Amino acid sequence: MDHSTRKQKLRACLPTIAPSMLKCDYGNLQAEIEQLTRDGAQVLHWDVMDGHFVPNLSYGALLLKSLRNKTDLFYDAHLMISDPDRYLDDYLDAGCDAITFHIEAVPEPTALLKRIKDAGVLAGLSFNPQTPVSAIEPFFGETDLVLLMSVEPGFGGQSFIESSVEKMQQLRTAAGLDVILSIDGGIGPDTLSGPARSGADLYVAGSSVFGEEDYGVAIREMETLARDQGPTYSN
Ligand SMILES: O=C(CO)[C@@H](O)[C@H](O)COP(=O)(O)O
Ligand SMILES: [Fe+2]
Repeated sequence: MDHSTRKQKLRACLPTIAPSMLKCDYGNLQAEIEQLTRDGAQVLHWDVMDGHFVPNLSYGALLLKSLRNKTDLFYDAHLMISDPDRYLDDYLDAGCDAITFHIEAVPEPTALLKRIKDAGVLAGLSFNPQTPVSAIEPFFGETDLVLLMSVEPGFGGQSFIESSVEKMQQLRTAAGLDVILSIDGGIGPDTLSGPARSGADLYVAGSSVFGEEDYGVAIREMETLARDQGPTYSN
């Protein structure tokens, strides 16, 4: 799939909930993906942690690759690693549709964003709660997606940082409508409306999906809130 087809595929889903696979049952990964598919998920968010950029370890490209031929869902990789440039080829080879890395890990991201896009994959830039919008503003023209962290990266199940609502508003104003805006951390039915009204497109949700008995009910409830309160889409 080329870059523009991938972008259309993601845009056609918006607004949507991307279940964070950090919070799924690792002993039943394939079954979890099949369940999410039946429950209407369209995007899988893969949190890759190296125990260095963040104080936690999760999984890597081999695991993503081994599940790639089990699903057609959009693969959204969130690399919380210190040296994404070194490992990029592994994530391209794993079949990711979007690859997001952190500005705190790569302060000069232009070349890496280009490598990702040249491979036909959507390029994303993420930033931590303490990093201002102004730090990523120079790169809006080079990214397909910006991911705003609404918790400190490293763990699921943390509380949503309320100032992220105002930050999302600043981000939308600065980025315009061309960049897809994602929000990640502490998102659930009680916290989603603020970022929706501020202009978020894509909502990463771990605990609020996998902590529920029925993933489909959780996803639909949040997607309804996102549609009712968020930006209007022509798709
Ligand atoms: O990137 C991260 C954490 O670093 C996230 O994707 C979380 O895994 C989301 O989990 P919840 O906050 O929704 O439980
Ligand atoms: Fe994430």
